Amino acid sequence: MVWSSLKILRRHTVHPSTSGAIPEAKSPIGKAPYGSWCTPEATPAHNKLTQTNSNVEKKSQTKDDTQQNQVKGTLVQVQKVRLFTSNTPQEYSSMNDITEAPTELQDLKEPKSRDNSTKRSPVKEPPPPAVETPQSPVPSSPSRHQKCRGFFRRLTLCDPFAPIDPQGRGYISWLLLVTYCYSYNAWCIALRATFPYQTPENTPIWMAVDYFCDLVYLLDVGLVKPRLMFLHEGFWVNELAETRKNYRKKLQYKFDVISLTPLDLLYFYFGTHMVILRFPRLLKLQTFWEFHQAMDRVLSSPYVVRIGKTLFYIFYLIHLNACAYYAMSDWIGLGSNEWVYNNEGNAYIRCFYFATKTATSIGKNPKPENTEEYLFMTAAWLMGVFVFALLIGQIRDIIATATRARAEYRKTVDGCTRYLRRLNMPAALQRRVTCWFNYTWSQQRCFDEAKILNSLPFNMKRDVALAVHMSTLSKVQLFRDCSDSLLRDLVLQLRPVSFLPGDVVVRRGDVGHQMYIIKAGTCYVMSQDENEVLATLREGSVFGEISLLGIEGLRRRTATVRSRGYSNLFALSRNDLDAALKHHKEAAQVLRLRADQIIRENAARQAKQRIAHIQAKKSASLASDNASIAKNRRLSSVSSNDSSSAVEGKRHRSASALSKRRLSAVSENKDVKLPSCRVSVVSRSMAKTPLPTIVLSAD
Ligand SMILES: Nc1ncnc2c1ncn2[C@@H]1O[C@@H]2COP(=O)(O)O[C@H]2[C@H]1O
Repeated sequence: MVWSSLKILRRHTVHPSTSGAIPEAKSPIGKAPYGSWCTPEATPAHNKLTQTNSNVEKKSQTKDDTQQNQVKGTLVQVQKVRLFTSNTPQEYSSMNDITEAPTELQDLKEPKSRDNSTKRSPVKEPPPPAVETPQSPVPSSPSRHQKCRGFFRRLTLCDPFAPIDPQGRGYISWLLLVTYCYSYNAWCIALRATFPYQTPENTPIWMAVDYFCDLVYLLDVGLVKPRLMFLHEGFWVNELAETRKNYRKKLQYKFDVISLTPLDLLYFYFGTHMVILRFPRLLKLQTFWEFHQAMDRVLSSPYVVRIGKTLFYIFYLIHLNACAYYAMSDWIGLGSNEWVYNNEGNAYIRCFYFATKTATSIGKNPKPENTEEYLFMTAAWLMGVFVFALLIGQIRDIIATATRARAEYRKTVDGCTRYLRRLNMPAALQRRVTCWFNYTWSQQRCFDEAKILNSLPFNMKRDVALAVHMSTLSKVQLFRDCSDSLLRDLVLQLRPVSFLPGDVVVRRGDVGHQMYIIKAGTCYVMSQDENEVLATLREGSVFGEISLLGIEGLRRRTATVRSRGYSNLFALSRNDLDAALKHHKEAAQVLRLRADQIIRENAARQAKQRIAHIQAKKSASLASDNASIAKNRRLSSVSSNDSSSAVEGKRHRSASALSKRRLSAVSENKDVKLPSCRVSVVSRSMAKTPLPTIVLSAD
C-alpha cells in the first residue's frame, strides 16, 4: 500500500526538478512560513495527523482507519515537494515548454483513483509528466540541507543551457554582483573624469577593475538574462529559445547592449585619462532597479531596501555635485577666487562638503563671483529645493508606511482607553482592556487579519490562510475525520480571538453563537458549580459546538469554559457552521457523535454525583438517628436510676427507722427481734449509675 502510494506521488511531482525521483520528505506538521505563499506542505490534504492534544477527542481508532492514516502519513511525507524552489530545474530541456499546474490544493482522493492503474503495472511505468506551477515563486526560507544544495545549484547559473528562476537566490546573488559593478561605474567614472585620482601609476589597477565590470556586464547580457524564465498567461516559460526571444523584445535589452558599447577603444586615440568614454556603462540602470525590486520582495523588512535606494540617490547627486564643483574650480583655476576650491586638504572631501552645504541649505555659502559660478549655485540650490526635498519626503513616507500598523494600533488603544475613562469604568476593567490590546498586538501585529487578506483573490486568500493556520488546524480531529474541502470551506470563516487568564469564553446557560478551536493556550471546562474542572482542552481542541447543533433541549451552553492563561482561539459563527454542515453531512455526523459522547459523559457524571449526594444524605440521617437513639437510651437509664434510688431511699429510711427502734428498745431494755437482712452490691454497669449501689433487701 505504501509502495503504491509512493508511486502515485511520483505522478504528482510538482516541479520539474523533482520529476522522476521521489522528492525529499519533510515533517508532517510543517509550519508554513508566514511570509511566503501557500506551498503544498501547507495544505490540509498534506497534513493529516493521527494525534490530538485534546483529552476529549476520541482516542480509539479502527484498524482500517489506522492503515488509512499510515498511507496518508506516507503521502504526507512524500508530497512535501516545494512548489517554489529557488533552484534551477535540471530536466527542462526534455519537458514541455509551457507546463500547467493546479493552483488548487491537491486532494488525496485524486491519487487514490490513479492508484489502480499503478497497481496494474507496478514494475515498468513511464516517467510521470512534470507539472509546473504558475504561482509567484517567492522562495520560502530553505532548510540547512536545502541551503547546501542551493549553493551548488547556484552554480547552474554557469550552465548555459539551464533556464534561470528570476526569483531564485542564485539570480538575486548575480544581480547583486551586477549592481556592484554598476555602482562602481556610476561613482568612479565621474570621480576619475574630474578629480585627479587616476594617475599613470594606478591606471592598470583602474583598468583591471573596469574590465572585470565589463565582463560581468557581458555575461549578464549574453548568458544570464537570455535564460531568464518568464510568466506567460500565468505559466512559467522555460524554453531557451522563448526566454531569449522574450529578453530581446524588451527595452532593457537595448539599453544593456548600448551600455556595452566599447567607446574605450578611443583610449588609443585620446589616452586612458578620458574615462568619460565609459559613460555608456551607466545605461545599465535597469539591473540596478531590478535588484532592488527583487530584494524588496524577498526581505522581510522591504522598507530598509527602499530607504537604502533613496539614500543612494541622495549621495549620488551630492557626489555628482562635488565632481562638478571640482571640475569647475579646476576650469576657473583652483584657489583663484573665494568661491572656487582652494586646493587645500583632501579634494574630494572638501568638494563633497561644499556640495552637501549648497544642496541642503541656502545662504552662508561662498559668494559666486562670475556668471558660471552664479549658474552653478543656482542649479545646486534648485536641486536642493526640489530633488532633495522630494527624496527626503520619500524617506519620510517609507518610514511612515513601515510604522503605519503600529501607529494605527496606538491610535485604537488610546481611543478605547479614553472612552473607558470617560465612562468612569472601574480601573480593573480598564487594565484588562489594555492588557487584551497588548496581548493581541504581540500575537498578531494587527487587529483585523481579514482586512489584510481582503486585497487578495479568493483562492489565494484561502491558501494563505491555510498556510498561516495549518499547524493548528491539522490538529483538529474534526478536520481529520472529514473531507479536506470542509477545512477549505471553513478556513476563511475562522476569526482569531484572544482571551486573558481566567476569562470566561462561554458561560453555562447562555445562548451559543460561536464555536471555538484552540489555536494556542489551554481552556478548562468547568463543572456546574464551577468548583471542578471537567476537561482540559489544548491546542486543536474544539468546544462550544453542542449549543450550535440545534439538539432539542441543548440550545444553551452546557458548561462554562474558562481560559487558563492567555489563549488564542478561532471563533466560528453559527451561520458559517450551519452553511458548512449543510454541504458536509459527515462533519455534522462527527460533531453530533462527539456532542452525544460529551452529553452522555456529563449525564453519567451528574447521575454519579446525585447518587453520591443521596448516599451522603442517607448516611448523615442514619448517623443522626443513631445519635438520638443513644441519647434516648441514656435518658431512660438515668430515669431508671432515679426510681431505684427512690426505692433505695425508702429502704434506707425503713432500715434507719428499724435501727432507731432497736436502739430505743435497747435503751428501754426491750427485746427486739431484728429481721434478717440480705446485702447485695449492684454493679455499676448493670445499674448504669455512676457509683455502685448497695441494695438492702428485707427477706
Ligand atoms: N465534559 C466535557 N468535556 C469536554 N468538553 C465539554 C464537556 N462538557 C461540555 N463541553 C464543551 O463545553 C461547551 C460549552 O458550550 P456548548 O454546550 O455549546 O458545548 C460544550 C462542549 O463543547
